[in-house]
Amino acid sequence: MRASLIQIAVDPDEPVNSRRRRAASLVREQRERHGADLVVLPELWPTGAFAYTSFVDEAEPLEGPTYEVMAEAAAGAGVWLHAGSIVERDPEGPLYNTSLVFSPDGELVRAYRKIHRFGFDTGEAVLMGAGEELVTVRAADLTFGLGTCYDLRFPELFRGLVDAGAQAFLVPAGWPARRRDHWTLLTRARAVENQAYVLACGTAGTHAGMEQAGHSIVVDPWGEVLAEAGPAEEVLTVELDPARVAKTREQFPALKDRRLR
Ligand SMILES: NC(=O)CC(=O)C(=O)O
Repeated sequence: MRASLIQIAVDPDEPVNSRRRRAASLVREQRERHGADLVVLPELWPTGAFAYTSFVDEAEPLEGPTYEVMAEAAAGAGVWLHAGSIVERDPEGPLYNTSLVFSPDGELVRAYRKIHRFGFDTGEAVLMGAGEELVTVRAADLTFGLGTCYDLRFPELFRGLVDAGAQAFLVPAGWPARRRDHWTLLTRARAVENQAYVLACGTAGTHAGMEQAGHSIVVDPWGEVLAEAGPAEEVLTVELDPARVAKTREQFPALKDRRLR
């Protein structure tokens, strides 16, 4: 399976609709030029993960404008698409930071509401509700577990996803440049301890005064970095192989030695 991570720049001068169209065209390009089977976008790329003041105005229903553009992009390109996350307005509840995964025929197969909200007593933590459901998705020949950004700091979530069958994790993020060392450590740690691929796709640019780390990264089940972006807008393309997960788990069977469940 070939996967492309689109580290799109979130520039406050670019209107949200223009970024949506640009993202859709980048999705199609990954299929046409690089033969991608799976394309991944980052966290809250329509608004920017730290643009808290715009969350209420830019919130959209699950099947809102980002959903429509991304469903069409997935179907048009014929790819699995993790369309990053949106500020979801639940008509009967609060806002959520919700990731959308589409099949190659443009159907929404799973949505994941970020479980761990970032911001302590500001931002997401007060503006949004917390997701409660662990989500996995079978796409082509791999089972992916979903997490979002700050979730990376909570290893029990990823272990729960492994228990649910995950061989790889898809982690859209809006990670700030000032904590880039944590990003690299955490993505590699989640890969090593779970003997699973980690595909972590961040944003580039600066919004709400927060410089983004970029540095999207793909780590293999042994903890080796297969690809890493720089700080600017960039696309990474990597090959994923379920046999690599199986081989790592067989040859170094640490997951079998667990004693606390
Ligand atoms: N923005 C996030 O969700 C997480 C983050 O910034 C962190 O350091 O953790």
